[in-house]
Amino acid sequence: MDVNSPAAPAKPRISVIGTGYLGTTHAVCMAELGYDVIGLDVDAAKLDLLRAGTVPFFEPGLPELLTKVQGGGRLRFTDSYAEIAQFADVHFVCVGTPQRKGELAADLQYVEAAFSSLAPHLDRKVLVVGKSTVPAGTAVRMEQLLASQAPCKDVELAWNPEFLREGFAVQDTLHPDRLVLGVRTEWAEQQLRAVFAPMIESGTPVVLTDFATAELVKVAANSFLATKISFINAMAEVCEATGADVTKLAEAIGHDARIGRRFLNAGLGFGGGCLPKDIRAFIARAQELGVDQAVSFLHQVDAINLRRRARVVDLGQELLDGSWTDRRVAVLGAAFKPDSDDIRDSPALDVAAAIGRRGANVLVYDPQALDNARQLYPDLQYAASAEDAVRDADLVMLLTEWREFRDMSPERIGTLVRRRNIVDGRNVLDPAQWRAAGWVYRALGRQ
Ligand SMILES: NC(=O)C1=CN([C@@H]2O[C@H](COP(=O)(O)OP(=O)(O)OC[C@H]3O[C@@H](n4cnc5c(N)ncnc54)[C@H](O)[C@@H]3O)[C@@H](O)[C@H]2O)C=CC1
Ligand SMILES: O=C(O)[C@H]1O[C@H](OP(=O)(O)OP(=O)(O)OC[C@H]2O[C@@H](n3ccc(=O)[nH]c3=O)[C@H](O)[C@@H]2O)[C@H](O)[C@@H](O)[C@@H]1O
Repeated sequence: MDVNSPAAPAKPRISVIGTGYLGTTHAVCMAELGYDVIGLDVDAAKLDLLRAGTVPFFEPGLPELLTKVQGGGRLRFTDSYAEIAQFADVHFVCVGTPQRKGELAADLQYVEAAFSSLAPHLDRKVLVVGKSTVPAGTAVRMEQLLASQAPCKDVELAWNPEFLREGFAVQDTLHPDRLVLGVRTEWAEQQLRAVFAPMIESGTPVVLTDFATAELVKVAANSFLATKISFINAMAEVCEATGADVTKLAEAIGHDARIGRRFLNAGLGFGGGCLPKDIRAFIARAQELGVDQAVSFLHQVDAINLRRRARVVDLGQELLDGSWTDRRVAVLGAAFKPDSDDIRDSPALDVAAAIGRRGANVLVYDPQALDNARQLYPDLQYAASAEDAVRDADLVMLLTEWREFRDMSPERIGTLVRRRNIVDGRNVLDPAQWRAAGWVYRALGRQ
């Protein structure tokens, strides 16, 4: 260890840059662990909500925790980089890395802006920690940026990718499966070990590594998860051709501990702000690195995933005797998955928009995502409840598996619709029960 470096402070002060899904969760959980935290964002409306104690998105358990840590005075919010630079010993960068418009690659402008805004204010030795998901090679560039733009030449960088799932964000942050610490020096390692001490002491494994590996671990993990989903959806395509049942197939192969049952739910496939854009950014980065063949299978993973959306549209059309024109269709679900209001690359809304374009009267309902859906898809119609959505429908399409949809009574819903047609886009309903109640039931990967 560099003897001239300050030791890790017993209780480092923390800033979190970018208070979206990841940053807000991280800031609140760091405060819950007892740290003094400032969250910074460039979105004034978001900051106003957070200051008023409102989480700007749906995430179970997070509002209660925000109220608790704000009440305890451990978390505040600002738009001032000067303020966080003066305050914090450790800065976590959590800004977005969306897909670039019309390209596969990640848009790194927000990461670059965050580092460029912070660097000129860093006049003492601190640790900047990248948490955003980035293409391999970004950390080295950000390290150079800090070296050239920070007045203090001892500022250090670490990369610490995040693996939380929306809907389980608090649990995943406070009790992660592992911590990946991409560091250059022992000093940076000690700082991070100090911050994450509560997790490490309770047994969370630490994987200590370099920048490139830390960056790659994240995209590799998401690529593996996406591949697992597309694998089972590829099997669903084969099941459809053979009359086999993909839910039984998943159950059977999942009993093999080497395969495992998790992430083998066949259906409409993956969406969200991460898996789709991360596999595409990985393909783009691999091309730049000259190793595109190594990840060329990810093109198939993406293609299989998108084919499921087309297949759901075909299934619906078959139930409507070949025509969508003026048919009333209830779409249940708008979020990319249950327990989230996130509609980024939502398979459900993609399908709803596609059948709307084909002439159907689509009525969408979601327990949490309607406000977001209205903004992105203003041409769709929205219902205030599941019952309102299905009233007089010719077809019901269950596209996001919220608990309230899984628990629907086929008899009760049957009294509201015009025709008892249902497409179960997530394989969560009991076909026998729905058929017994007089429904024509269709699903992906099973008869
Ligand atoms: N959402 C998730 O569950 C997870 C996300 N990630 C990664 O974390 C990163 C952030 O993702 P989300 O939180 O979902 O995105 P988000 O879009 O919800 O949040 C990003 C935030 O950064 C803010 N921002 C943009 N430019 C800024 C700047 N120059 N300075 C300060 N703030 C700025 C935006 O206003 C926004 O509030 C991405 O790289 C994502 O891949 C990783 C694991 C989980
Ligand atoms: O990088 C990220 O942001 C995060 O991306 C995913 O988390 P998340 O997008 O919140 O959601 P998942 O639970 O992974 O689901 C992703 C999509 O896959 C779909 N899915 C999931 C599982 C499955 O068996 N089948 C399936 O179609 C879901 O419906 C959803 O659309 C990863 O699971 C997290 O570990 C990661 O941190």
